[in-house]
Amino acid sequence: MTSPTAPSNPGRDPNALVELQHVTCGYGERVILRDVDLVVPRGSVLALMGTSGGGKTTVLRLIGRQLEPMSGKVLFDGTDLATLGRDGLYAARRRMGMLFQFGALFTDLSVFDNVAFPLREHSGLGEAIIRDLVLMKLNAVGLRGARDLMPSEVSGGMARRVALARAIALDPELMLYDEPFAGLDPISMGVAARLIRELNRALGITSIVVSHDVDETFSIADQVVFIANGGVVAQGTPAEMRASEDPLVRQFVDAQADGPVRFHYPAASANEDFQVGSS
Ligand SMILES: Nc1ncnc2c1ncn2[C@@H]1O[C@H](COP(=O)(O)OP(=O)(O)OP(=O)(O)O)[C@@H](O)[C@H]1O
Repeated sequence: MTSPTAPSNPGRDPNALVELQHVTCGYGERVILRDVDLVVPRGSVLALMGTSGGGKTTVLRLIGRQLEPMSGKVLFDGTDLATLGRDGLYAARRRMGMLFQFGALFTDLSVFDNVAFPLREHSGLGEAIIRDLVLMKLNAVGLRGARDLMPSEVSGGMARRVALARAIALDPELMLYDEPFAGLDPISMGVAARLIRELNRALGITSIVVSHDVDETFSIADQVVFIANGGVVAQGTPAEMRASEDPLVRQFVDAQADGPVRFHYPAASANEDFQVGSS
């Protein structure tokens, strides 16, 4: 069956759950991304990496329509998000789960009640079904046994997994992760990475992961997209990125402090600032 919006979006990729077409966007007058094209295939894990401040989180905001493009289109399942009214947008957002940096839990609610929260707010289901769903989600992240703990009683890694269980409570088709590994120890990082990959497969979802952690992210991504200088500068599988000779990709993959991306924030020349050579 053809989507009713398909005719207005010629050239859309039927295999894409999310697609950016010639998107230019920014904040106020300031353009952050210029004429960006991006395809997120259904069922894949796509990593957004690149320079700090390059616009990775901005891409997530476009997909949730927390930010509108200045020009171009953001398609979700073939529908241009800009064409949706309030109810349509709300329905589209219901199909997306978001796990933002440090995905804060409600500190006065138990682990169980944190995961139950979106179900109680949005699903209209009875408590008996909600209980089963919450336990299933907690089971998926390995924390069924921690249901009665309070957030203050769980470790940082466990808290991140509870937040993940909460993010998948309403069975999203798309998961957006912003720095899911930030602040975790290496073991918890590995656990979180495997969980993202495993949930993607088991739940049949599509995931977009914004991250700086090359090893963890490369271990789970199907495609890596590097964003810098206002656009996509490189794209490919993790293996292709590791083999890339592009200096920008190399700087990032090898974690070099300096390279095409400058260590120093633009400044007057050191000679000028330190008045070297002036009498
Ligand atoms: N609400 C906002 N208003 C104005 N400027 C913003 C806003 N949010 C982000 N920016 C600017 O837009 C640029 C891109 O920000 P964004 O958060 O998308 O970058 P990022 O690639 O996710 O960076 P990081 O890896 O450091 O989190 C940055 O220069 C940032 O200062």
